[in-house]
Amino acid sequence: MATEIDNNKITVSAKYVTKQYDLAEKQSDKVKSIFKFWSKGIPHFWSVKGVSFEAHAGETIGIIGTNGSGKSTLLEMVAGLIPPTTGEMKTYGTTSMIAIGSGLRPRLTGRANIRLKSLMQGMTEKEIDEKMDDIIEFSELGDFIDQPVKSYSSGMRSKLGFAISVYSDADIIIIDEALSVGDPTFTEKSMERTQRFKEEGKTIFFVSHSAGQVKKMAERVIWMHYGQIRMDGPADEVLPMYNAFLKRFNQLSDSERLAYQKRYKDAQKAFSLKKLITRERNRNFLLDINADDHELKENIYFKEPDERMSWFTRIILIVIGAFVLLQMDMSILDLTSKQVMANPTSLITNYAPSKLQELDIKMGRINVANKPDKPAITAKKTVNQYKVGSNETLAQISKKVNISIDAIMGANHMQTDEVSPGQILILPVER
Ligand SMILES: Nc1ncnc2c1ncn2[C@@H]1O[C@H](COP(=O)(O)OP(=O)(O)OP(=O)(O)O)[C@@H](O)[C@H]1O
Repeated sequence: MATEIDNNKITVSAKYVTKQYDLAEKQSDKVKSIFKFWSKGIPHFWSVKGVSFEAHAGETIGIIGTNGSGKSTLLEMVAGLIPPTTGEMKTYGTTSMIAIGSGLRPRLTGRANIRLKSLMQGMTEKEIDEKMDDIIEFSELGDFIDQPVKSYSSGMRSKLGFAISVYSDADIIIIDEALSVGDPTFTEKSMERTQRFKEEGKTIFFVSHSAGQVKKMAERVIWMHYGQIRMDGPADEVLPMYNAFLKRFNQLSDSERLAYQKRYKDAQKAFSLKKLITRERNRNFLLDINADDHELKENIYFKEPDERMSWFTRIILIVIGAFVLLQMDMSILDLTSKQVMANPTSLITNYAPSKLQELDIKMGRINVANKPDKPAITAKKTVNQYKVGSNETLAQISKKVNISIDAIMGANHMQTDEVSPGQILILPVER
């Protein structure tokens, strides 16, 4: 029974979506850049520079553009495989992406991949068992289905990916170049199947370098140009414009072509959200749209909660860290905030050797016999120490620990043999 399709139903809504990549060569450069608070850090590249569009149920949208224009990046965000840097990407329904080998595990067999990817797309074991034979038949892989995917050609991988998606029953299907590598019969069959998806009310995004395939499949075309939408409209309007551009582009000399590409790539590096705001304001002005400026900024700066640590958070953490260190320092040196305010250098100069000794004792690094009648001193580390008891003289201590008075005085830089109760004496290892 044919079901009524609501062609006005929005299935994908993208609002000022951007994708920024770091141009750090090594992972370690990224780590280093975190600590370079004063420098600009690693350079960035904006693969997608503020893209907005809506897609509807039963719509097949062709995505075209030269190499590196951002088609795959945009569609990976639609599929939820990567998050946008800023902006909002909303999808209503399940998504399935078919790209050459996307989501396939090379070491698993074709059959195991069918099971895994179908499970990930929400199918139950029972549903998979029921559909397994149909999927294998659609894939035309025959006995190869029990071979590891790493032994497949790109065409075979594409067939497997396509067959899994055909039976995944997703609401939004993304086909990224997957039909460019198969044989013509398989491509024909897949294109027919894709038309049926459309009749079932699914939304299809179709990326291809073949203008013929796009023309056949899609009534609407989005032309991506260096991270931006250059045109979005009926296929019979966009495709001729794109073809005319390609013709002009291909007529350029090598150096002209390189200069053209460099100009756009440099703009992708220099892009910023501020520039996006200016661009949108200008567009609204030209189109005489009375947009709310505050709302525009909020939409453009929109970030999912899993954003990276902001500068504000970093500064707060630095302040908290410094405060904790200060408190620890003051507690170690027994200083009050008043004393520190009056003499800030005391935080450093009060680290006298005796204070460090006390710290060692406090932290249990050194055990001191605090009862004079206790036998000699224990030391966990290398230094032996002795805490002078009340009424004890250096002569008595010398006898007790069996170290000469001179040696004790020498180790403690003492001018006289006077000692006071509670004083910590270092005991040279003389015994
Ligand atoms: N992970 C990444 N890190 C850095 N840059 C990336 C990354 N992924 C993509 N890019 C860059 O983003 C830009 C867009 O790439 P994308 O693959 O989306 O383009 P495309 O239009 O799909 O290209 P093609 O037609 O060649 O498949 C390119 O300049 C690419 O180098």
